[in-house]
Amino acid sequence: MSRKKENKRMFSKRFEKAAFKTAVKENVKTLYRKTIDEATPQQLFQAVSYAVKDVIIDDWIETQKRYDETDAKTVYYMSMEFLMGRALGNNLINMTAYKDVKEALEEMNIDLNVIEDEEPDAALGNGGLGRLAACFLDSLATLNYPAYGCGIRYRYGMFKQKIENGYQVEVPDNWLKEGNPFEIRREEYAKEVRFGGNIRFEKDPVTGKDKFIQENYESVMAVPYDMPVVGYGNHVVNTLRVWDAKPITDFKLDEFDRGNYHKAVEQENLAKLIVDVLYPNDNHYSGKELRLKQQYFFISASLQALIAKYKKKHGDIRKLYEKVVIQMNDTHPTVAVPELMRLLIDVEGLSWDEAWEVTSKTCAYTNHTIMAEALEKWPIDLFSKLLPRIYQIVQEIDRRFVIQVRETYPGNEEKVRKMAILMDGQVRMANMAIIAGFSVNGVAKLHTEILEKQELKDFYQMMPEKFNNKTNGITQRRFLAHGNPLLADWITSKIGDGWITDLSQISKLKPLVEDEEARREFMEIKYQNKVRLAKYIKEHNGIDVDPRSIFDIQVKRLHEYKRQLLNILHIMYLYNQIKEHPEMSFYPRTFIFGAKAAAGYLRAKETIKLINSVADVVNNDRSINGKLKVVFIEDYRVSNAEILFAAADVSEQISTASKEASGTGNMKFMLNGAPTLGTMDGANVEIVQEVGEENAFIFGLSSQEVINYENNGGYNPVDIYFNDWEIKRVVDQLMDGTYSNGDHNMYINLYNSLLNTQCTDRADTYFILKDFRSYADAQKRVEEAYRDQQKWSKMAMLNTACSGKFTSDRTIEEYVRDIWHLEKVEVPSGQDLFD
Ligand SMILES: Cc1ncc(COP(=O)(O)O)c(C=O)c1O
Repeated sequence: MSRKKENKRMFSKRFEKAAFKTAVKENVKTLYRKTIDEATPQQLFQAVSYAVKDVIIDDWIETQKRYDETDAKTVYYMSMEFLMGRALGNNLINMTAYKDVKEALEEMNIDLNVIEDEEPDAALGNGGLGRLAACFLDSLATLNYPAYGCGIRYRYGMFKQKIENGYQVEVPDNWLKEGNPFEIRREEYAKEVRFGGNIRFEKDPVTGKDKFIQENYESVMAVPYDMPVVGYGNHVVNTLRVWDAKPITDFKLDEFDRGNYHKAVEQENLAKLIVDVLYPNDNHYSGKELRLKQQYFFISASLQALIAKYKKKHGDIRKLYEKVVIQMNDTHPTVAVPELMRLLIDVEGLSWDEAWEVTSKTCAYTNHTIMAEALEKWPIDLFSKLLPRIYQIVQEIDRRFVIQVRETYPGNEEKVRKMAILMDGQVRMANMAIIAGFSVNGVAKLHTEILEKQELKDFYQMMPEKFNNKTNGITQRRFLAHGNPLLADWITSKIGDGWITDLSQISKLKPLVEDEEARREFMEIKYQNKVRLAKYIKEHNGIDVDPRSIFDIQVKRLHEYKRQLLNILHIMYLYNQIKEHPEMSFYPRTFIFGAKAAAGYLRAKETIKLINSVADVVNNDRSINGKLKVVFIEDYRVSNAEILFAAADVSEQISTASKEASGTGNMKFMLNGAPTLGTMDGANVEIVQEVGEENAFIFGLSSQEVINYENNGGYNPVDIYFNDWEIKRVVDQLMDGTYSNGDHNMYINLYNSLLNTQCTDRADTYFILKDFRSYADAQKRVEEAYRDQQKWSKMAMLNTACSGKFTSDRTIEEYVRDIWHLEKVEVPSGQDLFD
């Protein structure tokens, strides 16, 4: 870097406190006609955010200018979900201005934490998949890579969860109610997206080329909103582009006839509906037409926009892949494949082969699950009616691929049956993504292995060069620097702040594990974080929890495969033991849950009710002297997740082995010094590899054992039920009224899922009873380890010290090296902070 540039960069770190305070005051005045003292906390949040955005804008402009000048290749990360959480605090961290702003606000009698709490989470996602997309954007910007996130600006994000009488109640998340200070509407980039109708075919009389004309369609305008994605300390600002819909307004309604009027109303309704709400299913395909509309809507708009941008600079669309790479986050955006083909053939005039060359060199696919119920398979009827031209293209992709399969495996129709896109009246989106994409990746070593050896075996055999692994990661900027400031400062005091952009440096903490004073400090910070969480629990749940007890936390979406039921059944078992043997030594435990259930997912909702009912009974039983507490955190989301990870002693990662593709919550707990209590599933395997099995609590069937059982018709839980009276007692307590005020039916679906007295599917498909004893043993080991505080503090610290691999910076560098092939772009400072 030149000396001049370096000076500029250093100078830009100077925070102009006076200028910032003036900006906030001015904003309060112009936005609300108020003084600082009169403004509400929400108004102060807005005023502060606009002041921050002012600075971001200059870097944003400068970044985009640099990208343009350097003509750098860009990744477009296509995702139905971006679980961003709050922006203000994270932006300040990444601008390296958090402490300065906090101090400046304090001088104005404003508490930054209070202001931050005024910001609603941008909850445009369900869970791990959406949060991964958000972490990736943070890493891409921090690592100086040109990138766009492309998604949908849902008017209602993930529903807010209220707990009423122990049951989950879903409340709409009107997150845009007060306005989003960080977004910018880009009307000038609006694109039309068409649905339905029919396709008329004609030959162009001049060129003689085939033309496909869509008629009688409905259409909407897609209007983008851009949100800044601030890199850490490097002045890079990338863009998250989310699409809103508005009706097409060029009807002449003053001279309207009935037909037009109806069409106008229909298009208005379509526009309203299409971006109205995020489907709240995690790892589960819902098959709804509106969902497919959402997918095509944001994909078509994003592709039109990226092609327009590319053409403005380059002209020759045949070389698109040299400057653009499209990463499809799961199958949700895979309609990008035929849509890109359509745009290249029908609009750009390329031949099929030319279009295929471009498409198959531009698109890459990430697989997120092997669970059958999560794989998208659209009924052909629905698909072809909604997207008639796209369906024609899918048919042609399929026809050509099937020929290839038959050539490769003559006479083997089983291969065609397994790999074709169109089969049994369905469009299989994963197959299309694999066939068209140049890269197929799993999200943890074990997951990729299972894909290659089992689920996608046929594809792997035919095209092994496409397959690769990219173990997920998380951003330490949000989940340590912002979420756990005490630990972040302590780490910086010990090893410097290099870890913020190079997490491998966190291994420098390893020698300190032998330093008793360092361990004491580490545990004191954990204690302070537990006090912070205890305060949150008191405020939100009205429950007193003792920060000296073991904080054992399971927070994630509620799903049978994640086995919250195993956790709560084990708590019921512990409670029975404590009641029966009051003299038994038992280290006080606080079990903390947080989980949203998809609105229609009955067993998941029953599990929430069960957790809350057990909490009621246990927390109010004075005879156990507070040895056991159970807490259900309402409305688990990114903002309270940050508080939970920081305060955890034990990280519950107890999915049925083979079911959790990676997990990312597991990494956040590890980073914050919580050993994993888990199965050898997903990225847990790699966590254990990094930290050593002796610093985790591993239990349960292996993925191979689970798969073997599954291939042989499952196992019989009834044997366990009748041979282990303690397990039987716990299962019976689901039905005997202990946790339901005498209602014998409240948990009948859970009971049946375990023993299959009524269900049509197999019993205990998630091996809860099978793994129960092994889990209980592991929990005993946790307790013993915790009693030895010296030993525990070493384990906890080692988890933090060994978490370097799990930064999303590492993941992104691997995507860049193996799939995207991007170049870093340096950006000079656009403006001195608040100067
Ligand atoms: C709010 C939120 N939801 C869901 C997840 C995913 O959690 P898990 O990987 O445990 O399923 C995370 C963490 O990654 C998160 O922060």
